[in-house]
Amino acid sequence: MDVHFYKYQGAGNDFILIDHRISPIKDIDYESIKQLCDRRFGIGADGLMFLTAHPEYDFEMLYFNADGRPGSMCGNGGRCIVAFAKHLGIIDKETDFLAVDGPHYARISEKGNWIELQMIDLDTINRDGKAYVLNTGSPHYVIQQQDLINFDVYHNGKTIRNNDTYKENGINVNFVEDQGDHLFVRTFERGVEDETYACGTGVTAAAISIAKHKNQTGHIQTPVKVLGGDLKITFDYDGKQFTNVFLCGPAERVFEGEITF
Ligand SMILES: N[C@H](CCC[C@H](N)C(=O)O)C(=O)O
Repeated sequence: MDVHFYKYQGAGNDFILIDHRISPIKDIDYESIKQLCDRRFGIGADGLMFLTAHPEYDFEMLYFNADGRPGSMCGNGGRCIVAFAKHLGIIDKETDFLAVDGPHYARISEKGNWIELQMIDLDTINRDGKAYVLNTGSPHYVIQQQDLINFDVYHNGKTIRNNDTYKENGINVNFVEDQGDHLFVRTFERGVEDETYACGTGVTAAAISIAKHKNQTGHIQTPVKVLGGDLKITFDYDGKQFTNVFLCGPAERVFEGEITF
């Protein structure tokens, strides 16, 4: 049996997308997802998503990490599935869709490849030593790191993700360097268990943590550089709650093909 798939990437965070509404296969087991996401034995991706129909929303996003397990919210995946929904003709310039952390609004730029995705509001930020720990749809640990380009993100990220505090549930570990007019962020992702080229919920967590660190309030716009490109985070902070949080960046269709089961 053949299942049609699409490959998308958003700032180098890459995903396999399947239109569940027409897929002859309705469930893919964890092992098969892991194999499809494998960069040597499969298509290669940081995660796999199903776009499925929903009675109250334009569509629903079902997200799996590269290890085959259902993930929490994926911000770049969310932007990619919005581009996918547009490609399929389900939506035009705006959408309200459902993901694992609740409803999301998103808008698509005129040129079509720049997606602005609204993320959940946030009011709780915890500390773990010098790090900030917060949930932007996925759990994130954010710590500042100088000379980040030369830093060993894989080994340091892996150590934090697997320490006694986070071992059981896991956490995504973000290292951030304030470079003046923008942040530079590198992320070790749970569920991929490796550094990825970008993590949307992670850069959102980084921008929020730095604003908190600097006691900034009002409407805040933060350009962010990641290994796979440029993203932008915008939000409002009144000193208590982070609202109108938007993750903005590119999302592109790379190729499509058939998976034979
Ligand atoms: N790449 C994602 C995060 C995926 C979430 C996953 N790593 C987890 O914690 O389940 C993003 O752009 O936000």
